[in-house]
Amino acid sequence: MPPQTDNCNIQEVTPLIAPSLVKAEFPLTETAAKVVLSTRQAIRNIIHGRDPHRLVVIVGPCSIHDPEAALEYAHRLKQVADQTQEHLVIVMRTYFEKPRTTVGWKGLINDPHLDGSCDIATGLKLARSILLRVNEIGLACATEMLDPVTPQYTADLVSWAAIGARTIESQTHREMASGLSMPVGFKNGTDGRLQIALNAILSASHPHSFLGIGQDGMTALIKTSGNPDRHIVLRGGGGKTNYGPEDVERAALLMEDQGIPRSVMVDCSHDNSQKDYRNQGSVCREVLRQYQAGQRALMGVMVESNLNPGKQTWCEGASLKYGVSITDGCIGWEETADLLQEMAATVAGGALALSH
Ligand SMILES: O=C[C@H](O)[C@H](O)COP(=O)(O)O
Ligand SMILES: C=C(OP(=O)(O)O)C(=O)O
Repeated sequence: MPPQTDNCNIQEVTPLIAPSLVKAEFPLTETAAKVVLSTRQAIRNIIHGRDPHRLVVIVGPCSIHDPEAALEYAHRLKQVADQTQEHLVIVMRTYFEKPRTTVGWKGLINDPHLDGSCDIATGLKLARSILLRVNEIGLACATEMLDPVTPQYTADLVSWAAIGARTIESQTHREMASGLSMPVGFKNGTDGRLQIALNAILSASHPHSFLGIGQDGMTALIKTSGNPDRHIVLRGGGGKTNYGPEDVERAALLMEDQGIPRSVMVDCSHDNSQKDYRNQGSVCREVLRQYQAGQRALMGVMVESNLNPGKQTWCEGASLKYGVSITDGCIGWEETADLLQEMAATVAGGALALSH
């Protein structure tokens, strides 16, 4: 027998429940399917210029760590989404996977008990059950697709997806995006580079063949047809912001070749907020000002928001404050509700100006 040459650094391999079985436990409902399909279509109409009057708003916690707080947030957001639907397509950030700069808690799917036990089987079910409940309220969900296996468990409940700044250059993620069923926003890189996002957007529009898993959990050859519904997300980077008028115009010009008329979303958080959640409101207002001034390449904004403002440090065994982020700092609910109403009023004014 030759000596073992593989799995040298692997402690354990545990088979997981197949996607089809998790779906059988938490099946897609008529209501949820309607929310998903109508929201995806509304976002497509905005991106492709068929709806020139509304903005997409991806808003909600940086990460979900407490299902109860997430559902309370969803109920509150649903009310504002209904009040502002003429002007905004509001989609809740339901982020269950966190890409870390180095190490840290990697999200509710990876570690649902927040204790380092990494019970991913429970995490997948928990994420799906939260997505289902939020959709059942009538509110659409947005998430970052980080692990290429995860969409098989959750994608039928997701209306908008992000490819994040840390994975934008990865072929695996571009292939995955080419097969996703929902519109996808591509972040610029953490160093601020736009070109890698543009390359990703082009790559994801093409068909790809790659390794993945099927609904039965078996490894499979996946062939995709390419995703026509793509846009860029400006999130700043390398310590610099990129939400100013010149930045947005530059991104819009670079996106022209992709044939997508409304192709630019601004992430008001991350480097655009200089990693201080209190700056998100002013970033958002500057983007609204550009929209009001006629910048119609702008299709939406992203805001990190939670029930309560700020963030807290998670460590094993720590007692946590309710409704406060354990990843990036977020604006609190009162500020969020006011900002969303302000956005709706600005967009209403913009639509009026356009029709004269
Ligand atoms: O959006 C969340 C964070 O910015 C991202 O996951 C990176 O976090 P980290 O730099 O704290 O690891
Ligand atoms: C991690 C995120 O963003 P980015 O990829 O831009 O850092 C996020 O939006 O949660």
